[in-house]
Amino acid sequence: MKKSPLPLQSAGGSDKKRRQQPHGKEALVKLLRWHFGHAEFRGKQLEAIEAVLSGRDCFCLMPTGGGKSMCYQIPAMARPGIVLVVCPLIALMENQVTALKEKGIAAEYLSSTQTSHAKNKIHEDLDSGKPTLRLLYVTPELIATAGFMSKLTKIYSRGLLNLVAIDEAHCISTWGHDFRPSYRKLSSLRNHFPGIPILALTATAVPKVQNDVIESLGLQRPLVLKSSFNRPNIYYEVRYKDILNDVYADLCNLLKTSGNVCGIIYCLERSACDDLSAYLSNNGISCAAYHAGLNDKLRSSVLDDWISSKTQVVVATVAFGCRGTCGVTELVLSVQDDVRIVCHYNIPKSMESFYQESGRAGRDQLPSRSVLYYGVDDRRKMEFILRNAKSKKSQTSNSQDQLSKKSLDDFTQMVEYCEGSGCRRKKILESFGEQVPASLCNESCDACKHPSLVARNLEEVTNTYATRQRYGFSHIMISRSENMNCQDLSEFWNREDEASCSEEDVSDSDDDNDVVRGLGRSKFQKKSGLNERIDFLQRAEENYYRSKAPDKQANKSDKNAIADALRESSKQRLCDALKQAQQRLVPLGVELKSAASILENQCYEKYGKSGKSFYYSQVASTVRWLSTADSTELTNRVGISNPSTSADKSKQAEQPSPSSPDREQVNVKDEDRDTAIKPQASEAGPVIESSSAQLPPIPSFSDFMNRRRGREKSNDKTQRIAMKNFEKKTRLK
Ligand SMILES: Nc1ncnc2c1ncn2[C@@H]1O[C@H](COP(=O)(O)OP(=O)(O)OP(=O)(O)O)[C@@H](O)[C@H]1O
Ligand SMILES: [Mg+2]
Repeated sequence: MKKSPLPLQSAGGSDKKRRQQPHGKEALVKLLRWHFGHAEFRGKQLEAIEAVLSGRDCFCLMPTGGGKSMCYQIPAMARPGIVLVVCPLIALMENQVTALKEKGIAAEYLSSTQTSHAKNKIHEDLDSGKPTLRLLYVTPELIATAGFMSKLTKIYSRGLLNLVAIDEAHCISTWGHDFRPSYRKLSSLRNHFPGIPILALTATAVPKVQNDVIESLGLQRPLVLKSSFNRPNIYYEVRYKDILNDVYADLCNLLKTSGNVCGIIYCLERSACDDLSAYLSNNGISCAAYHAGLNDKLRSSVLDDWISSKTQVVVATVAFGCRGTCGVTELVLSVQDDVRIVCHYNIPKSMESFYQESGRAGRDQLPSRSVLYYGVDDRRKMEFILRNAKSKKSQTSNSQDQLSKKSLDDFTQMVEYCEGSGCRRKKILESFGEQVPASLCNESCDACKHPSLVARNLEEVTNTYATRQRYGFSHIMISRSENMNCQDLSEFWNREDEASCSEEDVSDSDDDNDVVRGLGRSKFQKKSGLNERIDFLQRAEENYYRSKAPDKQANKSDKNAIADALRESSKQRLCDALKQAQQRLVPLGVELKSAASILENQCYEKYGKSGKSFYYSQVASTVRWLSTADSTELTNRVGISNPSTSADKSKQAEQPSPSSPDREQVNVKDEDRDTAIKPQASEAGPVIESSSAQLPPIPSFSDFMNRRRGREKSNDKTQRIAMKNFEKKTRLK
């Protein structure tokens, strides 16, 4: 829609004259209504606009979706000349420029991605006596170039530079969560363009970052406007992975019950994105994975589909920063206003990150939801990443040490958000230095709305941790783990084989990749007694069968290739497991060999995606699943109709209740996901002579864990003995 300019805009004259022009509230509201269709200014928008129109520097802190853009878009409409907007991402610039153009506002952006024809047109306009442009978006890198700086200086000296707006200004601070070195170059702007107001905008600045931003940009007597960080339209909730039967199913159900709404799920690892996205798709949710592992074309089509509502949910890696083309996810995802639900599948690294990411929900101010899935294993993984990031860079550098300590302190706030029983909203706001009464929440977080349920959950989580610790089932601890060492964390990313430490499985962050590379280099071989047992048992099973695999002689240069012989032995293994299932159940009415082939094929189909270790794990998980599946589940999975289903049912009534198919499917996934990021131990091992070799029965590990919980009081001693025996047996074998 093209609009004719409002009379207010046409005022020309000297710079001084223009600055003296009255911009009363009424006139500015008119501009807001005329150009943007909004009835009134929000929060501190008007104050910010009036400040910059009067020529004053301004630091503007507004929550995500608070309407910061309006603070420089209205001044651009209020007088002729150019508003220069510095923006960290091309995608964001593109998005804003397109939206402004649709409103008939003359806006452009300059970036390396444009054709020289497009760039030339913009430069011609800038060089003309009367530029038509109102808003020019640029990257901080462009500002740093001598050529663009001299162009800007010319525009300034012709009195055509109205305002310099620096969006996402926290990127200038090394204390911020998105530090971007090129933002440092913006510090020269204040001296270069005296008299031109600079407007710094951010949503995520803790006091230290705020001061750093103001100082780094050299803002002079700025008007500091801080809005509350409160996002009253977001309902906050934490769900506890460690007490949920099935996290994937819970998440799927949550999305289904939320209706056909636009959502984002943040994961720490790419493999988790792919896996979760596949699960949700298979369960009827329209969704797609979005991470730096996709090629540009696919990534932009995923984003387009999501923005145009063709896809309901995007499962994205967490952005750890906005360097280069990596780590941009979080900001790119900010283009959508009507996101109704944001889920964190893993705990974020800081309250700032959490606030920014969860804040992608409800930018249109309508009721929305943030759900964080918290698991203690995730917490430990993140602690390890943060701690390792320190040692990676410089163990001797004080500042680096401080930075890492800060990261861990920041993370502690996040842990307290999850592990505490008090109001979530209050915790968020307090972490940004805002003291608010708990009544502010108005029951819009789970802790305020369902306090007894949250208390019960926390108690259950605590008990689960305590039990696990007692029996060495996990490394889980509820207390802060300041003194934890790397050895404690050795279960993350199996550290025995650096060659298999896949970068594909980590998030987009440069830092993360470095950390994982570091992990790959680490040799955390020592076991910490009981605490390693669960992990050991799981891997013992995998290693046993891997050592039996006849692909030892396979071409070493193609470590990931799966030899036919290996496939055959896997089929045999599955066939044996099917036989055992047949003994447990009534005759299945399926041809065992073809059923084994179907199951093996299902495992093989997924192998291409994640490598051989994934295939091993798939087969092992399927064997485990076969040890508990009932005949209906079995026939459903192998896709053969079973004439004896009703007979089975009566037999099943006498059997101990098997796990539900969903649960088992998810267990398979959980295990695979873990295994997929774990390098495997030595490839060497005896070759199976004959595919009909007798293989020992495999206990269902997850089943064992679940049953153990129920029987722990009466059975704990017996189970410990059983575990020891199993461990011994496995070693012997
Ligand atoms: N005064 C207003 N009245 C109603 N809606 C508004 C107003 N100002 C801005 N908005 C709308 O609010 C939404 C968010 O605005 P904007 O993108 O500027 O937020 P932001 O503060 O920059 O958020 P972020 O930190 O995520 O970048 C947009 O849809 C915008 O049109
Ligand atoms: Mg913005």
